[in-house]
Amino acid sequence: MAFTAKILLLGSGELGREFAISAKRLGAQVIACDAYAGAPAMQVADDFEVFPMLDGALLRAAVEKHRPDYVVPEVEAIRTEVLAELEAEGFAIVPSARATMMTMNRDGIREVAAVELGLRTSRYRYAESLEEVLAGAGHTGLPCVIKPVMSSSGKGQSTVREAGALEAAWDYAVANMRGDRKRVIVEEFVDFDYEITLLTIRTRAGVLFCPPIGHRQERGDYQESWQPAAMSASAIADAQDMARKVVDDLGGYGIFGVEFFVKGEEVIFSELSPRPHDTGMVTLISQNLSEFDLHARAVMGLPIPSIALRGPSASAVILADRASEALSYAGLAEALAVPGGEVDVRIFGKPNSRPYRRMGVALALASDTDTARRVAAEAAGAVRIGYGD
Ligand SMILES: Nc1ncnc2c1ncn2[C@@H]1O[C@H](COP(=O)(O)OP(=O)(O)OP(=O)(O)O)[C@@H](O)[C@H]1O
Ligand SMILES: NCC(=O)N[C@@H]1O[C@H](COP(=O)([O-])[O-])[C@@H](O)[C@H]1O
Ligand SMILES: [Mg+2]
Repeated sequence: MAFTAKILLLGSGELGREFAISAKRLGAQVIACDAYAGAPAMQVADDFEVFPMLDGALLRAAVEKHRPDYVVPEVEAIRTEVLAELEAEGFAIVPSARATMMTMNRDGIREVAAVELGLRTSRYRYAESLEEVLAGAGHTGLPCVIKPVMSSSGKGQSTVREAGALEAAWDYAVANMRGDRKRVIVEEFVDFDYEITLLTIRTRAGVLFCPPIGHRQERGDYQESWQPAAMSASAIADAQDMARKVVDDLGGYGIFGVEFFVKGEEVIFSELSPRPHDTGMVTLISQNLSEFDLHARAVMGLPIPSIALRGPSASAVILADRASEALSYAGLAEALAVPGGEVDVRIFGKPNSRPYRRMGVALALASDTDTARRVAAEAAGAVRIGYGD
């Protein structure tokens, strides 16, 4: 078989699966890697490898075995020092080894944004012990948000409103962190009006932006997103300016999900992913090219002549509520028949569930974002997960 490019995908969840589909449509060969078999992207890839991506030796072995044209990380938790070595040896790491190293841990990207680039962020301190957490909260004030420096989708995150709860928040963060660094960030709680993801694409022909995506989070994890987010032209310009600075600093080609809090006209940088963003799944219905298509084109050096919004759109997550290895789904027909807009659904096909695990997403395009949100939420609610009991 002949392919246009060989891609080694590090992380094979729902975002990786859509990326694999986009890359395969452009003729790429995709080898999907993750720590468990049957991961969503593995179901559509040409080949797969199962190993923990924090294991540097196994990571190197997979790259040397397949010798890909592009190594495309899909999760934060990867032995990024090995990616840096591989880049030095001539492998193309997407978007760059520096981007993956700086964003694997929250302290890395926070230092780049707040210290090196001088972007506006929340007040923050790092802590490696309960004493340092208490001191950090003294610096930020209460309420504050405590997060492991290595985690995603809100894992180990809590908002602390009174000093008595700081110890429990520290214990919770340490118990739910990824990796081996017992370190948290203590952040000032930002009482924002709304928050957005600005999908920013760094290409060989310059930096491109998608219309801002609004989203709502619970437990630090995304519940629904919509596009376009209502935002003033000057606030969009501020966010674009900050996003451009960060992606130019991190370097390489690909899509970045740059997260901001907005209060009035003030735009505050939060964090970013140097890869497709979960809230960006709305682009599967909202744009001519989804965030996965855009990433595939930017990675493979293909042109992006225009990014067009098809219409106001929304996504709503389908979450499991308990653990099971005997999953089934019902209600797809009802979901796809929800009136009021164009509806679509993605079921990720994860082999097992746990409480709050994201198992699918409903997508809607409608006359306005409020209607799209309502339709997407109704469609997500119509999908019923069976747990085999
Ligand atoms: N300092 C803060 N003030 C107010 N809310 C916050 C703060 N930090 C985080 N949050 C809330 O928690 C959500 C998740 O935080 P953050 O994006 O830092 O975590 P994450 O685990 O990296 O999530 P993901 O991987 O899904 O992007 C934010 O989108 C926001 O809603
Ligand atoms: N916020 C980051 C994010 O949404 N990442 C997405 O979730 C998957 C892990 O899901 P799992 O925990 O259900 O295996 C990742 O592989 C990625 O697709
Ligand atoms: Mg986030």
